Amino acid sequence: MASLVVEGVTVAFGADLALDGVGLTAEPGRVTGLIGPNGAGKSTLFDVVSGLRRPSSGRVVLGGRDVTRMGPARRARHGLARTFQRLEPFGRLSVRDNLLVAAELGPERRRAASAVAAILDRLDLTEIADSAAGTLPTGAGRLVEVGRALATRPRLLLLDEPAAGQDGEETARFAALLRSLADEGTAVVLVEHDMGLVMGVCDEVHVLDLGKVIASGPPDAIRRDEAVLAAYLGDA
Ligand SMILES: Nc1ncnc2c1ncn2[C@@H]1O[C@H](COP(=O)(O)OP(=O)(O)OP(=O)(O)O)[C@@H](O)[C@H]1O
Repeated sequence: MASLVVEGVTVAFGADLALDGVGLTAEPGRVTGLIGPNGAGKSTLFDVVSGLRRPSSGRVVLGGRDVTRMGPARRARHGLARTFQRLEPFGRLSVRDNLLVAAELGPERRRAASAVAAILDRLDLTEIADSAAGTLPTGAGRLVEVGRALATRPRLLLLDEPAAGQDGEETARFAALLRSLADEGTAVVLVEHDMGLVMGVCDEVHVLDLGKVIASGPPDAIRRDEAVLAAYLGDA
């Protein structure tokens, strides 16, 4: 069963449609890319899926359950976690405590400390676990956000530009992490402008332009898709 089904989702800001009848799916065990030029509607779609914004029409189905009318906290309890484009750590808390806050709300709460230690290790954050999260460079800060999302043990993980501010080596390690999360059965949805990362790691890619899905398919097909090329060249 798909982890996420989005059907006919429309969001209007005044007279402008940020999303116009968007439909897509994300499957467990796969990394699904969501790309598109600036302003295409990617973050707005994440807001709709995570329950921060109500669509004017359409449905969001998580793991077979229609959650369109459900608030963000309940969706999180149904296995959804996300990160944000703008870093929003608990800045004065340590890296470890940022993850503990999340773990203590989720299914790992009885073994939160050891679950967090394992995630810190997996993300190479153990050395800076006692640093205040607000003092970190962007690349490490993004990993803390990912770690906080993982601490809730999500079945569906939405990542909004997680590689922005990461150097080449960090991005390569991040790609391996996404692959291993998918291999464990997580449905990963990746919004990202780093096309090398998207094309290298995604099993399937959906392309948004001006609020509409203009193409869906494996990276090879997306790379050659004329509507996609036109959307990106038009953006240049
Ligand atoms: N709160 C808001 N009020 C009015 N318009 C908004 C609001 N949020 C987004 N928009 C508009 O909706 C459209 C989609 O924006 P969104 O941020 O979802 O795009 P995006 O694909 O995530 O862009 P980027 O790659 O630049 O982050 C844009 O035209 C944007 O200006």
